[in-house]
Amino acid sequence: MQDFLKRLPKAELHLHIEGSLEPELMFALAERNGIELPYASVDEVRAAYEFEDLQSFLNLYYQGMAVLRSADDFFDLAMDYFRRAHAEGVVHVEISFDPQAHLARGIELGVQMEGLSRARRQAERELDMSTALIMSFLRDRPADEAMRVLEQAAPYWEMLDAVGLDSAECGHPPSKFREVFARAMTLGIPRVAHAGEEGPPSYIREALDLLDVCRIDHGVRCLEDSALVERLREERIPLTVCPLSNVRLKVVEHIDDHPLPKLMDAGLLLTLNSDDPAYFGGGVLANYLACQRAFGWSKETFAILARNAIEVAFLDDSRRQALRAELDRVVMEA
Ligand SMILES: Nc1ncnc2[nH]cnc12
Ligand SMILES: [Zn+2]
Repeated sequence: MQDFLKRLPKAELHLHIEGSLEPELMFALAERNGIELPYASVDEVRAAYEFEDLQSFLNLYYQGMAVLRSADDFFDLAMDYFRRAHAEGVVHVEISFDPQAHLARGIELGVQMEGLSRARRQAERELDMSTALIMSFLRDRPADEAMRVLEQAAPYWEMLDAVGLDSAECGHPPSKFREVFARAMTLGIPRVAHAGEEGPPSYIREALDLLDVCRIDHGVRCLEDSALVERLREERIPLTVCPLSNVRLKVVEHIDDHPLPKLMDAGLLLTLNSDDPAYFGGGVLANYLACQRAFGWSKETFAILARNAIEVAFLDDSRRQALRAELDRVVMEA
């Protein structure tokens, strides 16, 4: 089974590239940039990753990314992740990034984009991976700041596969970003949003109704609202679920209590993702394996999940067709 899950061509749709920063690279970049870290060793960094909730994680996440300064740093961050993902059978990655978190530290958007774009081109060329880029807005910062960043990104609009919404959810409903997302819609940029991770099901409804998103990131709390579940099923709205993240951020107590089997029984369109692999105990394959151990799912079930991701990814037709064929081949051989 482990070998099958590794060979399965996996698409990852919910990945914060800043959350892929492994402690080893954090130390290397700190040294390169003459930055003092509040940790003596890589082990000490890992030992600090004990989270109580989303906010306690975000505090370390924003602190960690302070080592990213130059385009080369962003390149190394993304390329490091693409290599790891490739080694575990990931064929397509959609990376989110948080431009405001870097702009606030004086790192220009052009620097961020140069490094990330260069890594994407290299991964496409050398690893035969496809990639997409999602520019996320920080929901715990003012909406007019997000609007300014969207305008500032004009030279890069063509390179954005979507805009997203992340960071501290509770108290920051999607409605706050209605105008920003309306502007993205006018520009023809697709939209996704985190909703129903820590926040209530009403945030999922708002994301659909007010932001017109095509996917919901997390969405696990939809189960508290049966009419919403019915709507998500009927409208085939994809949820990008991140089981290990939910355990580490105490959205659920234990992987065995994760609502994934219930979401599956409800007939929802689900995908499995890693969210912030360096902080939550592993990449996409680790998430697939954790589900296998917890729920004992069959190869057929994992093939459905992997197929869902290919079907709802930001992919051009020929690449999607190639990935479908590759998935069919692996399933046939199993
Ligand atoms: N799981 C998560 N939820 C919200 N914002 C995030 N930013 C990085 N990871 C996140
Ligand atoms: Zn996320």
